[in-house]
Amino acid sequence: MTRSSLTTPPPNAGPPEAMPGAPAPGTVLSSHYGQCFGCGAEHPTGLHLKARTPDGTTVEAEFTVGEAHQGAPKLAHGGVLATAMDEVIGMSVYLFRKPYVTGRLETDYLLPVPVGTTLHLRAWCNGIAGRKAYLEAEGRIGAPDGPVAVRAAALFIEVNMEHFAKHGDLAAIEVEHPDYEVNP
Ligand SMILES: CCCCCCCC/C=C\CCCCCCCC(=O)SCCNC(=O)CCNC(=O)[C@H](O)C(C)(C)COP(=O)(O)OP(=O)(O)OC[C@H]1O[C@@H](n2cnc3c(N)ncnc32)[C@H](O)[C@@H]1OP(=O)(O)O
Repeated sequence: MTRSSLTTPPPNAGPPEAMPGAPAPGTVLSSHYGQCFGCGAEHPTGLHLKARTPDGTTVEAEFTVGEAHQGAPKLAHGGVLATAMDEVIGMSVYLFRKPYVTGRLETDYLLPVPVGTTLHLRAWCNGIAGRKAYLEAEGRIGAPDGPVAVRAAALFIEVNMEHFAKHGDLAAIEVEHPDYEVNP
């Protein structure tokens, strides 16, 4: 992965702490928001990613490129692929049971991805330093060990629930996340 210093863990970064209530290995992860473009089941034209964690620390999901995802004729749009990477990385920080948002997302496009292709996505954390989480993801064509079409490195920043209250719609979050407190 070609990455900048901004998405490279610094020497003082450590592994993520195991959080009480974090999903057990093998758990299928629920969508964080029904209207999310990446994972929401209620979104009419979203990517509808369904992720699982095989080991409690990494996340896997599949994304089949459809007609709605084209850039060039019959080829996936790069921005849609970046969205899939952003989402699967977001699902991997969801394992920490803390709210995070994307600060920076870097993407390498290695192969064109034709419509009809199923990308096997995987995301993991390379380290945490304070509020910063350093994460990585890859998308492989056709199989979990298929050729890598997309790689991404990301810096996610931990926020508190006030972030969503101040800038978004807290009531909508509370409906789906009665477990998250705005002022824990
Ligand atoms: C929605 C429902 C939620 C339900 C909640 C349930 C829990 C859910 C849990 C998990 C959900 C996962 C969902 C995944 C969905 C996919 C992910 C997305 O699409 S997220 C949307 C796109 N992203 C944004 O909209 C961020 C917009 N930006 C901001 O709001 C701010 O800039 C923010 C919060 C990122 C930072 O602002 P500051 O004021 O809090 O903090 P400062 O001091 O600026 O930054 C902290 C440190 O981070 C560095 N930093 C910040 N942004 C950086 C950047 N772009 N590049 C490099 N460093 C950056 C800074 O340099 C600073 O570092 P130094 O502490 O000084 O060392």
